[in-house]
Amino acid sequence: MSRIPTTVVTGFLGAGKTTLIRHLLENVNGRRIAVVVNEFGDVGIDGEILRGCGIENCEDEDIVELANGCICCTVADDFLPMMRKLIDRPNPPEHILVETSGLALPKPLVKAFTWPDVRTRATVDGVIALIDADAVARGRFAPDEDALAKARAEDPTLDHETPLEELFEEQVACADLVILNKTDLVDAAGLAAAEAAIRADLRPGAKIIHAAMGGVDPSVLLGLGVAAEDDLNSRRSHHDDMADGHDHDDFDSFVVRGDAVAGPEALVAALEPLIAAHDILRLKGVVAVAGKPARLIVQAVGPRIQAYFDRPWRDGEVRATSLVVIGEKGLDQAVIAPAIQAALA
Ligand SMILES: Nc1nc2c(ncn2[C@@H]2O[C@H](COP(=O)(O)OP(=O)(O)OP(=O)(O)O)[C@@H](O)[C@H]2O)c(=O)[nH]1
Repeated sequence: MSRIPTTVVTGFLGAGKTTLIRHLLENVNGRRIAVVVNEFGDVGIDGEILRGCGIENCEDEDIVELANGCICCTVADDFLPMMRKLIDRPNPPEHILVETSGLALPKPLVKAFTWPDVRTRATVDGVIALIDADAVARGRFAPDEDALAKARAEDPTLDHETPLEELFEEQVACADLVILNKTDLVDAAGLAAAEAAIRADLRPGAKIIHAAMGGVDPSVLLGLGVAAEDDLNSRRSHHDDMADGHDHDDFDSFVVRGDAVAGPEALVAALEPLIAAHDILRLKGVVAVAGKPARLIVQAVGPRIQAYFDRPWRDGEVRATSLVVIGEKGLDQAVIAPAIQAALA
């Protein structure tokens, strides 16, 4: 029996994973692809966005959401049973794409493909890491040298990497192919700086390509034929010694809900200073706009906010707003949630 090739798409929060997958689905020319989407946080926005695209040949049942936390920590409980279900379909997919949460470690997922009943029927075609070239060029994942020196002086035994740096390195170090995405937001110097920042973490032989809005030909991404599950040792991880993956206590997330807002511009203008003031890493969600038949998708990655109408509300669908907010531990929900509520009013 041939094994179903599965591509693992990793990358930090907001790097462009869903955008890449959407582009792939639009360009695979009728190939039957199933997408497994995992998100950090209680509300699944990515699955909603993909389903909202209306791509031909992409049925709702082909987008499977895995909630309940980060996929890397719930492999046995969630991911494996779901893979078995997908594989056992009477008409199984020809290819599977797994979009990990932006905070997930890819290696535990790759390891899941060594489980006997999955190993015989699916294989990791390749691990693709999406990188936000703009964020990397601006030093978001680089160590803060001053803080590092201070921490070293205070306690030389401390683990000096921030959770952000660690995740970033781990995602790059597991990849067969790295996509430096968002090239439209950087100049040549920025792109070179981003590339230099990831080189040290790359696995030998891993390739780097450049893209904007995930615009890469599917033939470049699919069919790598790497069988990454057979090559786990070359995928360095900070967490190899831990029995059960890692925990996500370094990050916080909560959801803010509300009714219809007056308009996108006012909402974006109100969110901008909030995001900057509270160092919100990621904010995304579905927004109802008064008098508009379509729902608004709001996306913020660091300081950049995007808002666009994606599809009309369906009959019977509750026209409400829900926004997921993600940041590093200590995110001040008691202050931020009411402030976002006020922006929604
Ligand atoms: N300018 C620019 N924006 C991009 C590009 N790729 C993605 N984006 C935007 O970045 C935001 C996040 O994109 P997503 O595709 O949702 O990112 P993600 O990695 O799936 O996000 P999480 O699932 O939350 O980790 C959206 O507003 C996208 O439109 C790009 O190449 N250039």
